[in-house]
Amino acid sequence: MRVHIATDHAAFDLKQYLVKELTALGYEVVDHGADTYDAADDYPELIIPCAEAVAADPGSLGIVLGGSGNGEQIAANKVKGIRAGLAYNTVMARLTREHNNANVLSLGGRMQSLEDALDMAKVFLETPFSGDPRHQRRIDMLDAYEERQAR
Ligand SMILES: O=C(CO)[C@H](O)[C@H](O)COP(=O)(O)O
Repeated sequence: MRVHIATDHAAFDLKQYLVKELTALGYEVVDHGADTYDAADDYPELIIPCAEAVAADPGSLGIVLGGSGNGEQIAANKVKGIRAGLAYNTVMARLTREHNNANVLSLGGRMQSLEDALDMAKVFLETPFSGDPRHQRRIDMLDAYEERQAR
């Protein structure tokens, strides 16, 4: 599976760690930056291109990173076709796949250890959407809203 990943400065070390660990697990990781640590970089410029890559690559998933993950989730969700979920434990990472069919996971690099973040990323990538009609119905409502806005 292809995994698109991006971060701002606040989770730069976490991004480097996840690229290494997920690649070792066999994922095809596409690194959308930041390429170097720059304390003045701005997350929308890094996260939106990553989310656009997920939207343009059916079957892929994305991981966006920042200090808290809040702004990164917001940025990713601006992109048509993206459902980005924020996680702070593995239950959240699992639920955003099972209930929301999220195609992007947002994590805060300042919120947990590298190892705990990797656990959340693995759960997110390994968990399928439940396909339950009640969850699909709600996702369809969101898609319909997105379509109306795009007109
Ligand atoms: O998490 C984030 C956005 O939600 C950013 O990574 C965070 O705001 C960056 O903070 P600073 O510029 O103080 O390092």
